Amino acid sequence: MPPKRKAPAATAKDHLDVLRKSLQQSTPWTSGVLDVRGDDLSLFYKYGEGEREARLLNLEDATDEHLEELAAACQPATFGRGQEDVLDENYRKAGKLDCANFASSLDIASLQVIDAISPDLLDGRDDADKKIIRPELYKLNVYGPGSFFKSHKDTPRSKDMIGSLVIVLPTTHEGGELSLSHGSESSTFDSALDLADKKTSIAYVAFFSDVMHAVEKVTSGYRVTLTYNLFLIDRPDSRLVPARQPSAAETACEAALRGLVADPTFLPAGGILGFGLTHQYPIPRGPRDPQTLKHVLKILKGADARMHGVALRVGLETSLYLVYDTGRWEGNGHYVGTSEVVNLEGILDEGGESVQALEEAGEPLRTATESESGASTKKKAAAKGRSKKAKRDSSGDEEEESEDEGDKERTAVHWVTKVKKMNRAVSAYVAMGNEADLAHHYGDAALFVRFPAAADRGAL
Ligand SMILES: O=C(O)CCC(=O)C(=O)O
Ligand SMILES: [Fe+2]
Repeated sequence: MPPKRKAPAATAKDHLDVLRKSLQQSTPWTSGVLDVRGDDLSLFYKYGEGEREARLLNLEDATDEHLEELAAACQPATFGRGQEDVLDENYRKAGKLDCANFASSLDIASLQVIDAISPDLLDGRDDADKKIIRPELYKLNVYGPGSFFKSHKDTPRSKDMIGSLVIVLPTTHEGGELSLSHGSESSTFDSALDLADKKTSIAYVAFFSDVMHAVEKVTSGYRVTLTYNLFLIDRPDSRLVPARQPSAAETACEAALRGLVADPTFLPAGGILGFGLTHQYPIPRGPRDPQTLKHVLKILKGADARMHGVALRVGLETSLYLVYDTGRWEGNGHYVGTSEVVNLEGILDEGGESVQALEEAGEPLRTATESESGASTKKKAAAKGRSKKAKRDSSGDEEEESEDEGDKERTAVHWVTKVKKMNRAVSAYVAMGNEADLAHHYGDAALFVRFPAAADRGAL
């Protein structure tokens, strides 16, 4: 028998690669087709001038003439631009009915659409068995020939809104595909194709609020949709729910994080594993915004939720921080983490006072050196069991990279994924002693997972 070779132990770099990869395996949308009964496809809608007038339409066998009547009963659909609702048919050409003006016999609860979409939208959340998605009917939309809706994100209607659900009813149409994109991922939901020749089915698609989407031009027929806002709420706790099965990506993520915790060369003196968020959230935009960062931790989505949940399970402290780059030029590796937007109003920045105020308001941070990030295995033995204090006391020649004296006081951050600018808060200060010259520091929200010193990780 050949001698048994021991498999080489995974390095910190291997663990970090797995971690990064597991974060990419997340779907910000989910779709499908469900069979319904003919009886589920009745639509009553307000029609004509009279207060009490309505019409009935069965969508199972609606003719173009019937659908044209429905389209005529609609108002032109507006959309949110900044703080305003605007009507601009170059951007959105469609008809809408508000909830007060129609009733559909489709019972979304008994259709179990929410059961179908929940595993994907709750994937990764540690508290998935304590939460449910509540759909709230929002509008009925009619896209007749030539209708479309250009690329946009749906405006969150409250702080607990996580996404949107669109149900496409089975009226014959061509075109009107929904194009979806998020980060580097994109997809097309072609309901006309999904519903071709299906008279008693509906097609559905659900996506997180920060997914960009557009309805392509309808080239023939009528595309009729019901849209719902999706809220994340606490599950009433009177029910027994079977334990959640973690996904393969989540299992891999947890194993990688445990591997890093067990590796004494990784952040030997302790520090932070930093994750740029992959989704957009309602973060406070400035010091006066009543939104809080704390609330965002409760509504994390997809890969962000997974990372947070896994870190909690491993026993690591997590927080959502704003990261301010305090360098005189971008990216010198010095920044500050704060748990709220720093108020710099009234600060005259003649001698770097704004940076000083930031440094005082939060936790001074620096990018972890390569040796702390497990790039070198030379120091393995030396690092073993070394506490933060011991490291500070140790002679300089033990370090591979030269560090500024001040760097020792800054918490080391190893970035797993880069911070993006999509969750950005602004702190304004006076740059030139003149109110007209307001300058800004930007804080970008990131998820922090805190590592104790290697010597103190035994209990995890
Ligand atoms: O009809 C669709 O597929 C999506 C419509 C939409 O994006 C919206 O109503 O905000
Ligand atoms: Fe939309």
